[in-house]
Amino acid sequence: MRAAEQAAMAAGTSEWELMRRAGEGAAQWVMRVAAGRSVTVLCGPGNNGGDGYVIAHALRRKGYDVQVVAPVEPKSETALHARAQFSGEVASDNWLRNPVIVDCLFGYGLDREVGGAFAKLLETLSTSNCYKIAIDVPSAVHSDSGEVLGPFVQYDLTLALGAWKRAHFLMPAMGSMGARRLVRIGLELADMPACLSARPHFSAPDPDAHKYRRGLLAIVAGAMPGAPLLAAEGAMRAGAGYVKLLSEHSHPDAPAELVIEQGRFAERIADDRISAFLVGPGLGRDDSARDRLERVLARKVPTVLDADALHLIDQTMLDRADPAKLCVTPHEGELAQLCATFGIGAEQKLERTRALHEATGLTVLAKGPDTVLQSDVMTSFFPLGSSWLSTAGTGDVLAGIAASRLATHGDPARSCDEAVWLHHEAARLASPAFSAGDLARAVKPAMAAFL
Ligand SMILES: NC(=O)C1=CN([C@@H]2O[C@H](COP(=O)(O)OP(=O)(O)OC[C@H]3O[C@@H](n4cnc5c(N)ncnc54)[C@H](OP(=O)(O)O)[C@@H]3O)[C@@H](O)[C@H]2O)[C@@H](O)CC1
Ligand SMILES: Nc1ncnc2c1ncn2[C@@H]1O[C@H](COP(=O)(O)OP(=O)(O)O)[C@@H](O)[C@H]1O
Ligand SMILES: [K+]
Repeated sequence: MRAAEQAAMAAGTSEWELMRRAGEGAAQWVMRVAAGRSVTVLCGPGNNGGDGYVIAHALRRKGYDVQVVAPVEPKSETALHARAQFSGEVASDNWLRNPVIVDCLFGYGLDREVGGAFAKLLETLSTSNCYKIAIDVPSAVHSDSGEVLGPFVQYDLTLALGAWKRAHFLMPAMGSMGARRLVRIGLELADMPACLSARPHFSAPDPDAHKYRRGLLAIVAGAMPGAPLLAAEGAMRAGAGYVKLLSEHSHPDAPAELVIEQGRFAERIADDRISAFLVGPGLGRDDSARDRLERVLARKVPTVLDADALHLIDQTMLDRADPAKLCVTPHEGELAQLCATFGIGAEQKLERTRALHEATGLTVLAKGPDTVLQSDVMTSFFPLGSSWLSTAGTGDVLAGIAASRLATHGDPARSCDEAVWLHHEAARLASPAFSAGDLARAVKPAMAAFL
C-alpha cells in the first residue's frame, strides 16, 4: 500500500489529493448509511485521522450535523491541512452522542497496543448502541497481521481505502469488520504479490470431450469409509469426467455412478489415464496408509493431500515426489503439524503458510474462515464463506472438489482457488445447518453459478 502510494505521489499526485479522494469516497458511504442522522467522527493523530477530518468536512457541506472527537491534535502535515479545513465542533471528551460513529483513530500506521484516551474511546464505542464504521481498518487492528491490539469493537461496516490490506481477510480482525467495501482512490495495483481471489469462470466440456479427456480422478481410501466417499460425492459434481474410489470397504450407500475398485493397489494406481489423485480423507495413519501415500507420491501425478496424509508426509517422501504438482489443504491443526514436520517456526497463519510453501514447494491452501492460498505466483485471500461450513466432513468435500478440478487441468493453485469458490457457493446454496452430504450435493448447482 505504501509503495503504491509512493508511486502515485512520484507520478505527481499529492498526498493531500490521495487523502481527499479517500475521505470524500468514504463520506459517500457514510452518507448512504447515515441517511440524514447525526454523525460523530473519531480522529487520531495520523493520516487516518486526516481522512476523518475530510469525511467530517464533506458531511458538513452536505448539511449533516457532525461532531469530531479527537483526543490529540494531528501530527502529520497532510492531516493538519485536513484539520484546518474543518470548521465544525472538535471535542476531546469521551461522549459519543450520535447514532452513527466513524472510527478514524488509526489506520495502517498502528504499530503497538492501543492505550490511554484512545483505548477509552474504543471501549466506549464497543458498548455504544450505534452504527459503527471503521475507516481503512478498525483502529485496534494491525493491518498486516490481523491481530487486535486493543479493545475489541464489532463494526457494522469497514471501508478499505485505496486497496485491501491483509487484515481485511485474516482472523481475528476480519471477524470484527462487518460488511467490507473498497473505496478506490486511483492507485495502480498491478503486480502485487498478494491479492483478493477473483471469481473464476468455468466452461462446458469441449465438443470432443470424453470421460478420460475431462479427467480421471482416483480417490485413495484407507481405514475409514465415510470421508473418501464424501470427497467423491463432491468430486463427481465438480468437473472431472470420471471419479474412482480405490477402497477395500463395501460402501453400500455409494451412488451407482461412482466406480469402486478393490485390491491390487499398485496395479490400480499405475493406470496412466489417471490425471489426479486425492489422498488423505479416511486414510488412517498406520503402515498401510503410509505405504499407499508413498506409492501415490512416487507416481508424480498431480495430487491433493488432505487430512491423514498431512500427518504422514515427511521430507523423505517429498524427495521422491514432485512438489510442484502437489497441493495440501490443511486446517489450523494440520498446518501446525506440517510446520512441525518441516521445521517452520512462524506463529501466525499467513507467515506459516508462506514459509511452508517456501520450504517445500507445495501449493498450500490453509483453510478456515480466513482461507489463504500460497502458490509460486502469489498469496490469495478469499471473500468470507458461510460459517455453517464449520461442521464435520466439509473439509473432505473441499478436498474432493479441489482434486476434481486438478483432474481436469492439472494446475494445483488454480484447483485450490476454484475449489474455495465452489465450496463457498455450495454452502450458500445448501441453506443453513447443512450436513457435509448436503454440501457435496450442492456442488452441482454451485457449478452453474460459474459457467
Ligand atoms: N499515505 C497516504 O498517501 C494516504 C493514507 N491514507 C490514510 O492514512 C492512514 C495511514 O496513515 P499514517 O501512516 O499516518 O498512520 P495512522 O494509521 O493514521 O496512525 C499513525 C499515527 O498514530 C501514532 N500511533 C501508532 N500507533 C499508536 C498507538 N498504539 N497509540 C498511540 N499512537 C499511535 C503514530 O505516531 P507515533 O506515536 O508512532 O509517532 C502516528 O501518528 C491509512 O490507514 C489511511 O487511512 C489515506 O488518506 C490515503 C492516502
Ligand atoms: N467459521 C467458518 N467460516 C467459514 N468457513 C469455515 C468455518 N469453519 C470451517 N470452515 C470451512 O469448512 C471446512 C472445514 O474443513 P475441515 O476442518 O478439514 O473439516 P473436516 O475435517 O471435518 O472435513 C474448511 O473448508 C474451512 O475453510
Ligand atoms: K480506523
